[in-house]
Amino acid sequence: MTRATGADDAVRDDGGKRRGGFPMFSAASEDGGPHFGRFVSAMRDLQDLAVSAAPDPEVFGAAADKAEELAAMLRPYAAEEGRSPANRSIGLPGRGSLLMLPWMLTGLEPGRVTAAGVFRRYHLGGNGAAHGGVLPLLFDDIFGMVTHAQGQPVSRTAYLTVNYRNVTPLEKELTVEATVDSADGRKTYVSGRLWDGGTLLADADALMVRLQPWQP
Ligand SMILES: CCCCC/C=C\C/C=C\C/C=C\C/C=C\CCCC(=O)SCCNC(=O)CCNC(=O)[C@H](O)C(C)(C)COP(=O)(O)OP(=O)(O)OC[C@H]1O[C@@H](n2cnc3c(N)ncnc32)[C@H](O)[C@@H]1OP(=O)(O)O
Repeated sequence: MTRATGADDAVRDDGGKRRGGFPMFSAASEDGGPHFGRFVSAMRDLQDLAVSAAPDPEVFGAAADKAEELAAMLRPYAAEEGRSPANRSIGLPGRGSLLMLPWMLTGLEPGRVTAAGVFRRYHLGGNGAAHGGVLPLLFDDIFGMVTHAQGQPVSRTAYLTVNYRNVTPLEKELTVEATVDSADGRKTYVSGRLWDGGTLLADADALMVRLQPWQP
């Protein structure tokens, strides 16, 4: 495995606020406080129910009232990127972001990152299997992490290819690994594999390109 070099030449001195084209985001302290994890967990339950509930029609009216009330409660606190604990709470599944899959890192070292978790009802594609679109989301995120762990923290995905080998079940603990296969200047070639026990569900490969200091 070739190690990437030269990451520091992408670092822009901007009062420590930016690195390459990216702002410098820090992890959320205490994963957003004592209630944030429970809040995100409840919201994930709601996501599952929003795509699966089939109540009498008036129940949706009552649910909409409560959803609008909750949105009105939080709207005054909407903050710019990098301020919310969502996506920055490394102790929570999916770093506390509803966009991310509710998975947890199980290993992080230069050249290799592993994670485990389940796809839920929210991620249903058809006939009990996960939607094909959520697998690239999983791979893209873990590819970002393995590239970061390799010392290329300001890289973006140039391409990502997924091979679907077997249907991906819901509500079953699965594992994923990402590795750095090679590196060439700004380019980091990565690959990943999604497993159900010993069954390979999908594999993927991608090119991550380190941003120039002026690139967003
Ligand atoms: C964890 C929370 C705690 C707190 C947070 C703290 C820290 C964060 C920690 C971890 C973060 C982890 C993950 C999160 C971060 C990111 C992960 C997500 C990544 C994404 O999800 S990001 C969104 C999707 N992504 C885009 O939005 C990219 C749009 N795009 C572009 O921005 C440009 O397109 C770019 C920059 C990619 C390249 O543009 P460019 O102009 O700089 O590059 P250029 O053309 O010079 O190419 C340079 C060399 O790459 C080759 N090359 C380029 N593209 C190629 C292709 N498609 N196929 C084959 N080769 C290709 C060329 O052939 C050349 O090769 P050569 O040098 O050999 O000639």
